[in-house]
Amino acid sequence: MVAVQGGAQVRPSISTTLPDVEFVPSLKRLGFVNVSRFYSVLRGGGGGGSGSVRLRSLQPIKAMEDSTASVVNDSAAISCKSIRQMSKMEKSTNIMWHKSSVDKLDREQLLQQKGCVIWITGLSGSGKSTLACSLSRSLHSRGKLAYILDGDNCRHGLNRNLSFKAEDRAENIRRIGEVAKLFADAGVICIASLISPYRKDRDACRSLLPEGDFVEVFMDVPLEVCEARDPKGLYKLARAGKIKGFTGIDDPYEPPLNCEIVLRQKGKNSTSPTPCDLAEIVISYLDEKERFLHGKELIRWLHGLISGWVGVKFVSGNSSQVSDGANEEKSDHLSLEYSCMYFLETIHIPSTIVIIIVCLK
Ligand SMILES: Nc1ncnc2c1ncn2[C@@H]1O[C@H](COP(=O)(O)OS(=O)(=O)O)[C@@H](OP(=O)(O)O)[C@H]1O
Ligand SMILES: Nc1ncnc2c1ncn2[C@@H]1O[C@H](COP(=O)(O)OP(=O)(O)O)[C@@H](O)[C@H]1O
Repeated sequence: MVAVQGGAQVRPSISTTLPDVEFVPSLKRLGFVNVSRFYSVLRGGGGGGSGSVRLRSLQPIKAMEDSTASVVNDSAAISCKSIRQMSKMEKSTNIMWHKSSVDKLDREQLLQQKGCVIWITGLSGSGKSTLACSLSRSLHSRGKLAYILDGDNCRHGLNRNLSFKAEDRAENIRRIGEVAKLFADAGVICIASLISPYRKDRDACRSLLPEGDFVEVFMDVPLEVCEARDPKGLYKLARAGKIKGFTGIDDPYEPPLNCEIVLRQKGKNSTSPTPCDLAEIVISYLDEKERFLHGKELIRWLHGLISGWVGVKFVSGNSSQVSDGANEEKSDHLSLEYSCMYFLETIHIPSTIVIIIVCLK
């Protein structure tokens, strides 16, 4: 019930004093991970990319700077990131990054997926929105949470005050990039589909995310094909001079030089893959990436858990499937055979750990 005080309505509120929050070390938190799923991914559930997909080398995920920022009880302590951020702010001053005790990894574990941004770029009519929808549908049917940020749609709200001048396009892209970053941080697979004609604007969005979390997909469809499709009649208007600064007609489009995936269609008469086929290519890339990431997390989890509990030291071994190469610490490489993982899939985790320890001894 809403109380009335001095004629004004006062919303009911709850006031409480919180006990000190205990921060659980991340390795312990990983105990909640669905290990059987990890194993199924390790076994090679992901299909390799094929056809016109160009895979960038799979990079290890670098923790976001804010996620590595030390968690301290003293609220006056400012991390390096905060200081750098404060100095970079253009108009806001005296602001600090506030870190939550529930972080990206927690949310990803809850959702059983990796938050990332799939950035679809290309001319108007190249099939960006169609691919975004198809991808979203395929991910949804696999139990993955995805959300589309479509250029056209965002211009109905968030970006309604922006035109198609270069600086407004840049601002449009910057805002969508920032929102996409938030979605990725929420653990969601964010599909951004917008023309984003300028390389530097796309690269700026990429730089907002940790390496590997930004997947750029180029709809490499010739202008003549897009123009022939012209579902909204905009090319016709642009050719007639009724729309000025239309991308591909009298405004530039800079194709990506080194993006993760190129979906190419040759010409008007060539048969184009269906949107479903295209979505599968993107998903195969994500599967591949996920396998890598989860494998690495599993190794870390096992290593931390076992060496922490019983002080067992592992010898460096052959774990190329999960190693990230040169920068990986030797101690992260376990000589456990993957067959051990069968136990993880079928037996309760603590019993599995005991079995592994007995085998090693
Ligand atoms: N001048 C001009 N140039 C290009 N496109 C135009 C223009 N005017 C309106 N439209 C319609 O706006 C859609 C593109 O919006 P975006 O936000 O994706 O553009 S951008 O990234 O800021 O360049 C685009 O949608 P898509 O066809 O889905 O790409 C067009 O329908
Ligand atoms: N893979 C495809 N093959 C053939 N036609 C397609 C394909 N993808 C999209 N289209 C068609 O092309 C047109 C433009 O697609 P759309 O997704 O709206 O492009 P964009 O968002 O890049 O402007 C639509 O009529 C759509 O049905």
